[in-house]
Order: sequence, then C-alpha cells, then structure tokens
Amino acid sequence: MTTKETMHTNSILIVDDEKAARYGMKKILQRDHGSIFEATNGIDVLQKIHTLQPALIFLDINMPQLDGLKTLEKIREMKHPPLVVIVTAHGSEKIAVEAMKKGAYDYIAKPYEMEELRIITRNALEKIALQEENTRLRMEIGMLEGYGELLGQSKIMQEVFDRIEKVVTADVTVLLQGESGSGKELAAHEIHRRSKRKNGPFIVMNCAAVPETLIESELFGHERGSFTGATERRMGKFEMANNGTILLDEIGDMSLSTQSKLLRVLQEQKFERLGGTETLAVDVRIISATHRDLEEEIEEGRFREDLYYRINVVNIKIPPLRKRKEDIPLLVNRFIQHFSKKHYKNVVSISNDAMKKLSAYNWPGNIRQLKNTIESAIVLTNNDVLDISDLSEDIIREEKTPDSTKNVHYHLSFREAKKILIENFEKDFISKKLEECGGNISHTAEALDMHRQNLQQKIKDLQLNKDIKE
Ligand SMILES: Nc1ncnc2c1ncn2[C@@H]1O[C@H](COP(=O)(O)OP(=O)(O)OP(=O)(O)O)[C@@H](O)[C@H]1O
Repeated sequence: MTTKETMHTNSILIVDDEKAARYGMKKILQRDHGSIFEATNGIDVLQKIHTLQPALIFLDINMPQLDGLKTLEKIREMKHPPLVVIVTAHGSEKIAVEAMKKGAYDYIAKPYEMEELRIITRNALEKIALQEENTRLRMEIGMLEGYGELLGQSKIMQEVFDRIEKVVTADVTVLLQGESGSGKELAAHEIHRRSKRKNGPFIVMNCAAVPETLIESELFGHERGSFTGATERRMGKFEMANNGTILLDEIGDMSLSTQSKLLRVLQEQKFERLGGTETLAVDVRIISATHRDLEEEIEEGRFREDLYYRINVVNIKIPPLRKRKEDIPLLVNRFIQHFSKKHYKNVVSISNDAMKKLSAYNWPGNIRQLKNTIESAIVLTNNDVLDISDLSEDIIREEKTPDSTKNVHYHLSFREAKKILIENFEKDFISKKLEECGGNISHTAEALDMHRQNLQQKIKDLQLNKDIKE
C-alpha cells in the first residue's frame, strides 16, 4: 500500500441535483477551502471520485436515478472511500441514522446554519488529516522495523532489504546465501510476495531433504510406471510452480547429475517428466538458497560452475544474527507478542537482564534458534515478564561472545575445523530439542522449524538415533 493510494486530495465534492442547493453550500465553504467541486447525481459522483479523489463529500439523500443511500453504499465499497456527510431534509433523521449505519461520517439537515456546516467540515477534515498521519507513521515504523515479515533495523539488514527491493520487480534468478536459520526462506517468500508473480504459486523444494533417487522425480515429475513404485503420473515441483516462483533450498546439496538437468531447465525453461517423452515448458522464477560456500564447492568439484553462474545472477547474502545483534531486541519483542498470543499466555515483555543475556549470546542457529528460545521460555514461564531464569543454561552461561574456536585443533584445515564446529553445535542443539520433545520426530521437527525428512537425515548423519519415537 503506497502513500499515494491512501491519501486523498483536500478537495470537497458537493452532490445535489438542485443547482441552488449546490451554489449555497459552495458559497459558505469557499471562504475556508480552495478546491470545491460539484456533482449533479449519484452516477456523476462515482465518476468524479475516481478523477478528483475528494477528501469529503456532501451527499444529498433525495436524488433521482441513484439515490443518496444507494450512492453511499457504492462509495463505501471503494478501496479508500472518502468521508461522506449526508444532507437530509429536516424531519428525516431516521434516514440519516440509516446512512450512518451504512458508513456515513455525519449528517446535516437542510436548512442548516452556516456555522453548523463549517464545524462539520472542519471536524471531518481534521479527522482525515489525523488518519493519514497515522497511516504515514505506521508505514514509516513498518519500514524501519524491517521488510514485510523480515524484521531488522540494523544497517546491515537495511542494505539486504535494499538489495531485495531491487530484485523483486526484475524477475531475475536470485541466489540467497547465509547460515542455517538466518532467514533465507523467509527472504525468498518476501521476494515472491512482492513480485508480479505474487498471485502464482510459491513452491519450496528442499534439495537436501529428498533422497538422491527421488529428487529428479520431485523436481520434474514422473509418468506412471517410470520406476518401481511410480503407480501414477505425478506432477513435479517445476510444473507446480508454473507462473510462480520455486525456491531450490539447499541447492549446494544437489548431486552433479541433477545439477546438469537443472541447468537445462534454467537455460530453456523446458523439461520432461521422468519416463516421459513430452517436453513441458514452464514460466518459473528460480530462487536458490544455500548455507554452503558454493565457490568452495566448485573448487572441490562438487558444484557445476556453469550452473553457479546461472543461479547467481543476483547474489544476496543474509548475515548471521551475531553480526546484527542490534536487531535482537526488536526480534525478541515481536516473538514474545507472537508466542504469548499463540500459547494463550500473558507474557508482555522481558527483563533488562534477560535481554542482556540474549544480546551477549552468539546464536549459532541464528534467528531460528532465537525464535525457539523465546517460544520455549514463553511456554514454560509462570511470569508476565521473562527473566533470566526462563532462559536455558547455555544462554545464561555465555557471558560474552564465545571464542568459537576454543575446542578446535589447529592442525586441521579450516574446512575440517569448521565442519566439526558446526556438527558439534547441531548435535547439541538437536539432541536437546529431541529430549524436550520426548524423542518424537514430528514434534521436534516442528519445534526446530525444520522439514521432518531433513531432521531424520540429520539425526542419521549425526548418529543421534536413540530414543526416537516415530
Ligand atoms: N529477519 C527475520 N525476521 C523475523 N523472523 C525471521 C527472520 N529471519 C528468519 N526468521 C524466522 O526464523 C526461522 C528460520 O528462518 P528461515 O527458515 O527463513 O531460515 P533459512 O536460512 O532458510 O534456514 P535453513 O537454511 O535452515 O533452511 C523462521 O521461522 C523465520 O520465520
């Protein structure tokens, strides 16, 4: 919603089929107001609203063709209707009340005093000015607090929002890079929501969650009988995303053979279903996301360089939360509001000490971890204001930004050391959540805001398969 869409001009429109009545009213109002226009009937007024965008309308109730009440109904159906003051004859207050119920702002009965008309007009225009100021302020605050659902006031995030804003209309292929939980999927969704494809589908394909043998059928679909278990023809995600956007999440985890098939779709926007001969053409915007360093993956021979250049027309890096700690208070307060409502609690805020602890922590799991922390605190607390005692031990212990390399052996390569660190964090975080959820995978996946299959794979990779209930 732009400012222009919600703002009216300051003009007034007088609607009456009697010339003398219009003239009399215009003369009184002209003293204080510049732009006064006239309309002679209900149909004329509807057209003039579009061209003149008046702030206020004086609408006579007794008119031939479309009468005042019907005209009022039509005006109220408009997206941003002007205020309407109904002009009635003395003794027809009942109609005036009906008009107010239908959304008229006020009414005035003929014959009226000059002063009465002036006061009603002044009040109406003041009300409009106030409403518009509120809209403007709300929009300013909204913009300061983030970009749609993506919250962030830090300079670094404002730069990310600027970059996103530039690609929304451009319909180019975008690569989102950032650590797990930093907001890549949310950013992709926001790009879609603001693009010209917003009425088309937004389809997410998690390339890491699907086993290698099924990924092509997931992406491109399959014909009946194309492999054991393919009992019916199935649409792939590319087909589903036609006229919309597809997010290829964790694209860095895609095998080389699938990468080459994907390259063809990117080049030609064409593909065949598995086991099929028909070539399907689609119109899809592709957004890719990964937590991996794709240039490193190319060097290691695990990612095709030509595909990289295709998906990386515009690159947006989402910074980790520890690099934008000034966003933590805003995020925490929003998450408190959200989860307090969701879980029917009365938590209204957080103590300064607890906020300091949250700001000092390093957040290796980024916003997802912060969100989970606040949700779990809200569910477990008996307080109206979250306090240090509502936070988990890890967060309380972390007095300052931890030396994240403290347990790492320097004889390892940087890549190996990084892998161990990430694995240790993942093991620790996931096993704690599993424990909290009594080993139930579906609940844990929900609590971690992760795909169930993704979690199952992680549990297997990290060898956490103990006490798991399906
Ligand atoms: N800037 C933000 N403002 C508010 N909520 C956010 C923001 N960034 C992320 N979130 C929330 O954090 C959670 C994780 O975000 P998201 O799934 O987009 O991360 P991701 O980078 O795609 O993670 P992964 O790589 O693990 O898939 C989601 O619940 C999302 O709504």
